[in-house]
Amino acid sequence: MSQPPLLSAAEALARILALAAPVGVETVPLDHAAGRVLAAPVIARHDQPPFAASAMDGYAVKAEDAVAGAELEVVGEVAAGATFTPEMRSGQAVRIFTGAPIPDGADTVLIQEDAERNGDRIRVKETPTPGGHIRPAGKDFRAGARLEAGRRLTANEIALAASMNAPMLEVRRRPLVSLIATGDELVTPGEQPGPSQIISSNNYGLAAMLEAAGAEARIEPIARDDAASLKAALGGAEDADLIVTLGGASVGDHDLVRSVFAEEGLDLSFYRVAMRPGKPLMAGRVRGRAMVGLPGNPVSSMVLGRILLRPMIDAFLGLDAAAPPRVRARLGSALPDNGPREHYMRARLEETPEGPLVFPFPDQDSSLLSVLAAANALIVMPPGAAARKAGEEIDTIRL
Ligand SMILES: Nc1nc2c(c(=O)[nH]1)N[C@H]1C(S)=C(S)[C@@H](COP(=O)(O)OP(=O)(O)OC[C@H]3O[C@@H](n4cnc5c(N)ncnc54)[C@H](O)[C@@H]3O)O[C@H]1N2
Ligand code: MOO
Repeated sequence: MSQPPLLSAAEALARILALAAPVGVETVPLDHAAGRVLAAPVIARHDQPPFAASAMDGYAVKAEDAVAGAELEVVGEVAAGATFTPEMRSGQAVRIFTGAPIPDGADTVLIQEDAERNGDRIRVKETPTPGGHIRPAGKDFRAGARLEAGRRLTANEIALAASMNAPMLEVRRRPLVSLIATGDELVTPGEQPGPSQIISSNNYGLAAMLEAAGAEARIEPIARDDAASLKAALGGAEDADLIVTLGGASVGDHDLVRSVFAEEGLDLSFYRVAMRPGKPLMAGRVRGRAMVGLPGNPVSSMVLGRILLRPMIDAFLGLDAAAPPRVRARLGSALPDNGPREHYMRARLEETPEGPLVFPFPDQDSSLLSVLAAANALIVMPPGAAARKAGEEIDTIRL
């Protein structure tokens, strides 16, 4: 039976992103907002600082008075959080501390290292720069300043939002991803596998990857290789924004995901991509939800997660979604020519004074999680590429 030509990785990504619409918004307190995607701008309600403030410990003075050798009378004191109300007059100084408001009449802060204190008088040892050591009102930001929506909030931005007096932030809800591992051979970590069974791994790896990308991942009970079990799993996943199946995607008699989901109304966007690993990938919509069917080989599903699902989470979060960036690196060892699929090869990338140097692992079997765990990069061999010699440059993706 003839098969349609395989979709390119770039086209598969475009089709997958088209399945993801931005999720709704929720309000969270500042201390739960790190890493969340801001969905409405934060707008400052006040100037910061709200008043001209001293940047140093010393004396508030008038610049015209404060020349080296002059003596001034200390008429009061103002600390951070306090106010000195009377207007300061010529010949006077006010003891001031960092963060305190500058008294009316003062225009300069003389740092205490440049003053000699004798009772209620000071002598100016060093003429200060006029206007020095004062932070004018609004120096940091003005009322109305904005932290714009559409960004993953960093620690620095959380501090800025707090300073803008926003105790609660509107953020995108975390897209809920339901992960359904399929296969009679699978047991959950911690269980005792039977003689022909293995431990289910890639659902855990993907949950970790997608949570780090901002999703909420839910690991569903393992579905068995029968229609009833797969249908029950689909029923349990219907509240998710994205349903991901793992395994059962290929051509074997027990690879039932496509046919069973088709019976459940799957509107298939594509099946099979020119990627290695990852050829038997499918995606579409089922019961109003986005669905991605990943191949079962653990490395295949983790690589597809990195290349396709992480950008998809960005799209659910309303962010610009793009393929992972590629970095050129020199090959540390030769590579054979490539077949018709874009090959994502597990590799070790080292920084050297001559630039990044990348070493492909000798065994690229898509079942080898020990190799994937040791890798910190993927080499991307284009479809049909000729063999490469050590020292030639090639695209890599950092893991
Ligand atoms: N005749 C052909 N056979 C296969 C083809 C093909 O084109 N023609 N494609 C191969 C490729 S490429 C891949 S990738 C796999 C994908 O197959 P499935 O998606 O149907 O995956 P399974 O058969 O269910 O599993 C494959 C492999 O991975 C193990 N597995 C599955 N799920 C998990 C899990 N959650 N944790 C750990 N390991 C898992 C499973 O035991 C199998 O060993 O098909 C090739 N075959
Ligand atoms: O595509 Mo399979 O993922 O090569 O092992």
